[in-house]
Amino acid sequence: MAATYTLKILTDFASAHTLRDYPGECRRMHGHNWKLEVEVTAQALDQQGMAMDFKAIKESARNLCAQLDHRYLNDIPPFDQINPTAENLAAFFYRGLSEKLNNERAQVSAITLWETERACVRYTEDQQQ
Ligand SMILES: Nc1nc2c(c(=O)[nH]1)N=C([C@H](O)[C@H](O)COP(=O)(O)OP(=O)(O)OP(=O)(O)O)CN2
Ligand SMILES: [Zn+2]
Repeated sequence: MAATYTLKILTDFASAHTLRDYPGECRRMHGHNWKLEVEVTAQALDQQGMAMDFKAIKESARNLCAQLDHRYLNDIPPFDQINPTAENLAAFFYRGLSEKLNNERAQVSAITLWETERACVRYTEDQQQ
């Protein structure tokens, strides 16, 4: 029977944004305390019995969050070109963390980004075999 280990860490950052072309009050500048969940999936463990060290996942996630923390997102590439929606931010984290963390055993498998306490997006991509 094949085993799957899905690890999840949680971190956060605070930043402001405006939604361009949005037909409502979110087109005005406002801020969020974003919560970021990073999931990493593996089918096997290393010699220590880990799919990936939680510390490594947290460090990479915190480093990427630091680029956005206490900033105006619309000033920061690629959000100077594309809207800083929860969807676009989740894809940004997925790609950035995949580059840093993926290895033969374990890969970033989902990003969940909470924009408010009541609304989040969960982003995944088809895994390449
Ligand atoms: N699909 C998306 N919808 C919305 C996004 C988004 O990124 N993706 N973003 C916003 C705004 O940024 C807004 O700040 C969030 O609004 P909302 O979820 O409505 O938050 P509120 O707390 O103000 O809403 P309540 O109705 O009080 O829950 C909008 N939509
Ligand atoms: Zn917002």
